[in-house]
Amino acid sequence: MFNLILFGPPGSGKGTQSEKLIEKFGLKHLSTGDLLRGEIAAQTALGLEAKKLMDQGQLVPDEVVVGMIRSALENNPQAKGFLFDGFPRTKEQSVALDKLLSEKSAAINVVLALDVTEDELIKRLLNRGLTSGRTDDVNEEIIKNRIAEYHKKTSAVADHYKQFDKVVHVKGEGSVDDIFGALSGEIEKRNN
Ligand SMILES: Nc1ncnc2c1ncn2[C@@H]1O[C@H](COP(=O)(O)OP(=O)(O)O)[C@@H](O)[C@H]1O
Ligand SMILES: [Mg+2]
Repeated sequence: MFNLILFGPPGSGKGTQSEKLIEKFGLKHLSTGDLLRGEIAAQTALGLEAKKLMDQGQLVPDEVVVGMIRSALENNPQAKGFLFDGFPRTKEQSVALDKLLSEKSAAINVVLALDVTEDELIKRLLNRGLTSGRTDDVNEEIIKNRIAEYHKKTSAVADHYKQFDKVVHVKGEGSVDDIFGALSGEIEKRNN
């Protein structure tokens, strides 16, 4: 199995690049944001709880997202690898993910971190908000909350994987195709 985390702040291009990477490398895309938005659309109890937090730019509790990932791993026993997008978002989620993968005799092979300046993130998210229908994208204050949550809680995920020498930084500004080329090159170095 080859498992990768596509890491970076909100608006760094994880979703955009994930679509291209899963196609090229035959990985299963697991985006906790997409899974949660699916729960909201289906109006489940979990979705209704999650929406309140997401609309404030806050993280959903670790147990909830780890549970969704556990089910997704169980439901895809044949996958040749997973691309995690928007997960893990806390140190605790990282530890839980490593444990779930170790039960499958697997591990995270690489963390690809997209680097984008804060001004560019805000610009992209406000722009995405014009068409995405995402209620967390419309207001600059909520966007700033999300970026602050990222610095406060999610940057610990990179620190966790750095101790295993698994983090590679890639410039997340420039054309979508150039960034895709850089990410693909890093995967090819490790996936053979
Ligand atoms: N290389 C890029 N240059 C400019 N805009 C981009 C680039 N990659 C993605 N975007 C735009 O930025 C926004 C956020 O991208 P997205 O893939 O949804 O990020 P994330 O999943 O990390 O939040 C989207 O509106 C997307 O169209
Ligand atoms: Mg996304």
